[in-house]
Amino acid sequence: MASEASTIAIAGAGSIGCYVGGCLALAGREVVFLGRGSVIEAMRKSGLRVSDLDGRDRRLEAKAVAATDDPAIALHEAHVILVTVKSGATEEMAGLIAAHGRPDAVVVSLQNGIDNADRLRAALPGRRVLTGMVMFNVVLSPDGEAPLRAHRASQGEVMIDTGADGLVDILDVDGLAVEAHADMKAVQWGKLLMNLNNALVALSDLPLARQLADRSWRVILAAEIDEALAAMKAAGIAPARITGLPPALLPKVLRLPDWLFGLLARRMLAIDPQARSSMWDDLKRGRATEIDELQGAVIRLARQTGIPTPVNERVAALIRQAEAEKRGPPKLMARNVNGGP
Ligand SMILES: NC(=O)C1=CN([C@@H]2O[C@H](COP(=O)(O)OP(=O)(O)OC[C@H]3O[C@@H](n4cnc5c(N)ncnc54)[C@H](OP(=O)(O)O)[C@@H]3O)[C@@H](O)[C@H]2O)C=CC1
Ligand SMILES: CC(C)(CO)C(=O)C(=O)O
Repeated sequence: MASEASTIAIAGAGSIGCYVGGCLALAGREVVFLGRGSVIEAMRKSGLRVSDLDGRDRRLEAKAVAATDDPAIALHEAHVILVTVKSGATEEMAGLIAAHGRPDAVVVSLQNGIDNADRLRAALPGRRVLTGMVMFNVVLSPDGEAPLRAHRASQGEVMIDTGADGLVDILDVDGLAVEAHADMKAVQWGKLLMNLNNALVALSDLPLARQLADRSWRVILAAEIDEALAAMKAAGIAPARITGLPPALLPKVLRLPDWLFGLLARRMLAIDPQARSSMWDDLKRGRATEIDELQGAVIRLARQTGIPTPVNERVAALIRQAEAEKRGPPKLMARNVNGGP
């Protein structure tokens, strides 16, 4: 059973890992960050700043941060391992956990997409792997800002599977609201609907608040969600309510005129002006995106049930093109995504 004395490893210290681990360390939990390159160097040199749009702005001095790029050091004593790598690195991280982690450690995936926890489970037979989901956006400061800053740029909680004794209590700390949920598959599908916007933010290069305030982008998101909901319905999947609105109402609300959307979607628009999306980060840094786990999951599900997904396919193709070109977010207009010049 996890307790306040448990050691928590952050397996992949990037945006989510630094924010979640930072809040936990500030609350007095024993935290070890496993990461790479400039992130680990920055934390070792100047510690970590953890802030949020509610006005918290806190600092962990370098001596209070245990940060390493050595998986043996990070994982061997951990009772709880929070997996915060992008989906493309899930199997690699599972291999490190298998090699260096305690067999009785509880492993929690805090990743977007539908199948990361299942993939961890498959690669870690006999170990306890739970599904988690992060509902908020985190902006990690650009290379060179000292101290490194992880800023929670929107509202929301972390949800994890019910039934993990004591885990919610040790993870639910100031700045990090954690709740148990009995049906994490439904949560994953519900969150996926929101994550279909990650690609649109990445293609537009607009901050999330500005992109969502523009109906020409919202109607594309609404069309992606229509396709996803049709595929889920045909497959018998009922996505959980994530945004405060029932999933079936989302496309209708997104298609409202800007002034009415602004009034009705106040919670959705309570976003720091810096917030974008994790896929925008990937294009910006020239890394592989999670397009196969997001739009790709919708397209695969739809194919099983004969539902057409032209909008998700077009968006996925544009992201793959931007990934291959490695010139960062392509700054498209909504009409370009719709097939116009
Ligand atoms: N960012 C956000 O606001 C949100 C993200 N999410 C989800 O959370 C998950 C994590 O996203 P995010 O925090 O943005 O991802 P990041 O890319 O910012 O962080 C992951 C970090 O893990 C590091 N890493 C990868 N493999 C290893 C390894 N073998 N050993 C050590 N370090 C490693 C990466 O290093 P390197 O860069 O060198 O590969 C990177 O720094 C994703 O599934 C994402 O979709 C969910 C909600 C919001
Ligand atoms: C919070 C949200 C939906 C958008 O920032 C996200 O999950 C992401 O960026 O991956």
